[in-house]
Amino acid sequence: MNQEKAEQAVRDLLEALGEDIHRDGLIETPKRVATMYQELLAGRAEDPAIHLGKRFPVEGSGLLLEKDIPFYSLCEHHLLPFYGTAHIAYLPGNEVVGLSKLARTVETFARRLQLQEQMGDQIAEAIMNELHTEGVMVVITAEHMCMTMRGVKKPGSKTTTIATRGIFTDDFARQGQVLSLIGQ
Ligand SMILES: Nc1nc2c(ncn2[C@@H]2O[C@H](COP(=O)(O)OP(=O)(O)OP(=O)(O)O)[C@@H](O)[C@H]2O)c(=O)[nH]1
Ligand SMILES: [Zn+2]
Repeated sequence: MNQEKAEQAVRDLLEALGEDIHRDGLIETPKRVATMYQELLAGRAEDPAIHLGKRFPVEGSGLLLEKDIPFYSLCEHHLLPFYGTAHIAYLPGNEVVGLSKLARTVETFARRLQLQEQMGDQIAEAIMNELHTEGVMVVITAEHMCMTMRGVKKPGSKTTTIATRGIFTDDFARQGQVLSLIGQ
């Protein structure tokens, strides 16, 4: 990210909105906002393989579900937050990954300008490719601030998306098993 350009863009936006950019409260705002976006969008520079590359051998592991992984992302249409929980289920082959790496993978894809569907799909794709698993299912439930604080203004409305790869694809019984575990 170009910090200087981002700061100037925030200054321009504030001016366009009719603000006095020289008043005390706003003097450091362009710098703060540019730094904030650097943090919120840090996932763009991350390769998920960094997290998923370190694996441990296992024999005969059954289904693994890591649920209720909280995340914050930014919707690419309005640059407003959407936030909620991601749940990742996968059926290992003969390797597993450290549990924290699943949450790190969520962070990698949440910290970008996103669509919820795309974020789930990217997480599923990364796990499928890196872990050589038999199948993966990513369920995300989130509240979109562009749906709640502006526009149609429906506070409390939630969006759930499901992304699948491998054995979960088109197997509604397996998907149902994961959904019921998430609900417990
Ligand atoms: N499918 C999907 N839509 C999203 C997501 N985040 C925001 N949106 C929607 O993106 C759409 C953008 O619609 P537009 O008509 O281009 O923009 P808008 O005039 O601001 O739309 P309103 O929100 O209806 O006021 C809206 O319907 C949002 O609810 C997402 O993650 N996935
Ligand atoms: Zn939006």
